[in-house]
Amino acid sequence: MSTQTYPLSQVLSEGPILGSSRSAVILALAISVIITLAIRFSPSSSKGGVYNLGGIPILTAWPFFTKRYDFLRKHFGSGKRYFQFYVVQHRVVAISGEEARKMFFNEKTLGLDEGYRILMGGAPNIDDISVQPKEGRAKDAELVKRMAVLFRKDRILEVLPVLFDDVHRRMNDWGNEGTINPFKDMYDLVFQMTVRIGACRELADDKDAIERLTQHYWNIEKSATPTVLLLPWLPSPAKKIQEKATRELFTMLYNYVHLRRNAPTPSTDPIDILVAYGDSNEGIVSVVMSIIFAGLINTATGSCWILLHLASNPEWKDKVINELKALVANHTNATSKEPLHKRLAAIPLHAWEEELPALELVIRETVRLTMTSASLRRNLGKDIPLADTIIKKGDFLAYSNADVHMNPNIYTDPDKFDPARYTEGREEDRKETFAYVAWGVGRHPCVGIRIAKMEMKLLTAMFLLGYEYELVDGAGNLLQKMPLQDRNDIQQARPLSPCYLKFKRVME
Ligand code: HEM
Repeated sequence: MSTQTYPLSQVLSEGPILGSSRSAVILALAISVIITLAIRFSPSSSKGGVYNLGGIPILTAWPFFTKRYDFLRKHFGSGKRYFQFYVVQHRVVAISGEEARKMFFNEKTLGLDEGYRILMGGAPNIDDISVQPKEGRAKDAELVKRMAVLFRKDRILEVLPVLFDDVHRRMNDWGNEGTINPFKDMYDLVFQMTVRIGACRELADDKDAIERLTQHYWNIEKSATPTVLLLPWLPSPAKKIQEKATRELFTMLYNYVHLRRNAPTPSTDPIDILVAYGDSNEGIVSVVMSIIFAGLINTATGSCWILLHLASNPEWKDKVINELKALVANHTNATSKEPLHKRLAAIPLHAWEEELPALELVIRETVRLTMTSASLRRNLGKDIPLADTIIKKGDFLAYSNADVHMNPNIYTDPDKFDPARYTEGREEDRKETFAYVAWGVGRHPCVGIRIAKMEMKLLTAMFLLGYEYELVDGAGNLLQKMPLQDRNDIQQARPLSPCYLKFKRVME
C-alpha cells in the first residue's frame, strides 16, 4: 500500500501523554481511593441465597483476574450455588446450575459486550482513545449484524481459495522439517486468515504490516492486567501500553479504510463492503477491530489444541486423516499434479461442511475442553430476580462454562478427550439445557462459527496431509504425555508446560 498516512490529528483527540505533575496528582488520588476501598471491608455472609465473599473488595476480586478458573472452581466447589464480590464499585454475581444458566443466556437485558469489556479487557475500546466523532459508529447489536454480513456463504466461497494460498505461502517459510511453536506459528497463520477475512487485500498481502498489527494486538491483550481492569483510571504502565497500542492499531486500520474509500474501483473486500453500507471510517475500523479480537483467539487456540489432541490420540488422528483423504479423492482429480493446497481449495464448501463427521466431532470436543473460562454479562435494564435476591441494573453476572463443560454429571470423565461422547446413543451434550456453550447459546450464538470451523478444518487438513509430526518439549525430546491446559490462561488457553510440534513435510 502507499506509505502516505492520513493526518491523524483530524481523527484522534489529544493522546494520553501525561505531564509529571498531572501524574503525581492522579497517583495521589489513586492511593486515597485505594485506601477508601480498603476501608470498605465487609465480613462474608449469606443473604438471599447469594453468598457474599466479603473481605477487602480489591483483594477479594484480585484472583478473579489472575486465576479466574481456580477462583470460580474454589467457591463453587465449596458448595455455593451463587456468590458475589465487588470489582471496585461494581457488584459481580457468579452463578451456576441449569436455571441460572437459562436466565443468563436468554435474558434480554443482559448485555454481552459491557460484561466482557469491563471484566475481561484484552480487546481495544475506541472510546479509550477518544476518537471523534461517535456518529456513524454502529452500536453493539448493529456491529454483530455487520459481521454476520461479512461471513455469509458467498463471502466464504470467495475468500476460501485465497486462504489456502495464504496458509500455503506461510507454511513454506517453515521449511521441510523443523520445530514450530503452535501457540506462536499457528497463531500467525490464523492472524493472516483473520486479516484476509475481515479487512482488505492491501493489508492481507503485506506481511510486515500484519506483523506490526500482530504486535499491537498482543500489546493490547497483555495489558489487560488486574490493575488496568480494577483501576482503569490509574495511569499504570500497562494502561499506557494499552492506550498506545489501541491508538496505533486504530491509526493503521484507519489508513487502510481511507485508502479503500478513495480507491478508483471498489473491491469485494470487507472494508469496501462496509464503505458501501455508508459506515464512517471510525465505524469501519471498529468492525474490523471487533473481527480481529472476536475471531482470532478462539480459532487459533482451537486449531492448536486439535493438533495436540490428535497427536496424543492416534485412533482419532487416523480417522480424520482417512476422512480427509477420501474428501480429496472424491472431489479432485486423482491424477492431478497440483500441489496439496490447490487441490484442497477446489473442494466445494458443502463437502467441507458435510463430509467430515469425525473432524466435526474432534472440533466439538476440542472446543469444549478449551472453553472453560467464564461467560460474562452486565444487566443493562430491568431488575432480574435470582434466588431471593435481585440482579440490579449495572450489576455483572459471571457464568463459569466449566459448570457444564467440566461437570462429571454431564460429561463422563470430563478432562478426557473423547469425541465419541456426542454420538448417537451417548449425546452427553444434551443431558441438560445449554449443556454445551462453547459456541454461545440463547441470545448470543457465535456469528463467526461457520468461518471459524472452516479455518480450523483448513489448517487441520493442510497440516495432517502435508506433514508428519510429533509433540516435543523445549529441548526437542519426545513428549510421553500431552501437557495439560492452563485453565487460568483465559485468553490463550496455552499448555502448562512448553509443547512444540516437530514436523517433516511429506506432501507439497
Ligand atoms: C473456535 C472459534 C470460536 C469460538 C469457540 C467462539 C465462541 C463464541 C462464544 C462462546 C460466543 C458467545 C459468548 C457468550 O455468550 O458470552 C461467541 C460470540 C461471538 N463470536 Fe465467536 N467464537 C469463535 C470464532 C469466532 C469468529 C471467527 C468470529 C468472527 C469474527 C466470532 C465472532 C463472534 C461474535 C461477534 C460474537 C458475539 C455475538 C453477540 O454478541 O451476539 N467468533 N463466540
